[in-house]
Amino acid sequence: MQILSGKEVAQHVYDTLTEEAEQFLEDFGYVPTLAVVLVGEDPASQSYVAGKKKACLSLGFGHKDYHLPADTSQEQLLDLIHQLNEDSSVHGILVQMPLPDGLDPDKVIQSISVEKDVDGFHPQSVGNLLIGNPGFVSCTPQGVMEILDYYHIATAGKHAVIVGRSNIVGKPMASLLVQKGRDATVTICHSKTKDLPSITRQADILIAAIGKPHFVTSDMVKEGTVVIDVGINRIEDASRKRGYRLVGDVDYDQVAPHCNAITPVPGGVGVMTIAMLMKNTMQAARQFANKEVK
Ligand SMILES: Nc1nc2c(c(=O)[nH]1)N[C@@H](CN(C=O)c1ccc(C(=O)N[C@@H](CCC(=O)O)C(=O)O)cc1)CN2
Repeated sequence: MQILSGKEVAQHVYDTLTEEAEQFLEDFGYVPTLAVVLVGEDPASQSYVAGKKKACLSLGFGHKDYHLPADTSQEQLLDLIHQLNEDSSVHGILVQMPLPDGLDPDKVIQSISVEKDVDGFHPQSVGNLLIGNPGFVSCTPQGVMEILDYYHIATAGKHAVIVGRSNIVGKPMASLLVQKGRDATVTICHSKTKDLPSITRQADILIAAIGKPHFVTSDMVKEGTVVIDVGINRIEDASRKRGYRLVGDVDYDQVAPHCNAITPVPGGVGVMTIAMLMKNTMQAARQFANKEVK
């Protein structure tokens, strides 16, 4: 059984991006710059936003931080995004999710300029992915593809079963896997799927993205399958300094012995999310620079 280390793949991505960022600065005289907007005080969001800043600094990218109070109005948030859309020194914009109650995530996402939508959440980016046009792809599913590529796990002709139909992971994951060149046969399962284990047991590649700790158990996988665990669940653990530990949607100890390959949690898909965000920011800066040159 092979452990698919997101940490190792992310490091490879960062090494490549470091060189690309140096070259970009030499070519254009400025650095790719990301604006990160956080609304409210959610501790997990604060830690993800801190991770994004750290990644920008380590790559030599520019970084602009906007931390707004939880009672920020929709109008105030949209005003800030509008300013960032107009700011030519900003190449990528992201608003950390989830937003506090009272703010409409769909309206917020739609207000981000498609050229700066490094999260790949904008409906136009999602549409581009669906029809196979170039555009930004949501970071977590893109990270899964990067892991599969790095470990030379072929998808063509394989049955990929995705458990979870979120707009951020499940649906874009299906679009990526079914694309020409990837050529997987894809099944998406969800809370209303009947006899889920009978379907997950057909998977050559099983992707768990439900957000329920230890949901996938050994009776749900066939021998020799590849398991990709997208879940990052905090469960209470008084023995840990921070009072919790992270577990995936897969019961790793039960399932791993039956797999050909599996991603761990932590250190698997999660760490790819920020690496892919940096890759998208590099791409956004490049597109901006190429437009300027024309
Ligand atoms: N605007 C966005 N909001 C959210 C996204 C997103 O892609 N864009 N994804 C998630 C959170 N997320 C990034 O924002 C994220 C999740 C997980 C990790 C990560 O590095 N996980 C590590 C563990 C980190 C820890 O110790 O807590 C791992 O899995 O090993 C980074 C970023 C929701 N919101």
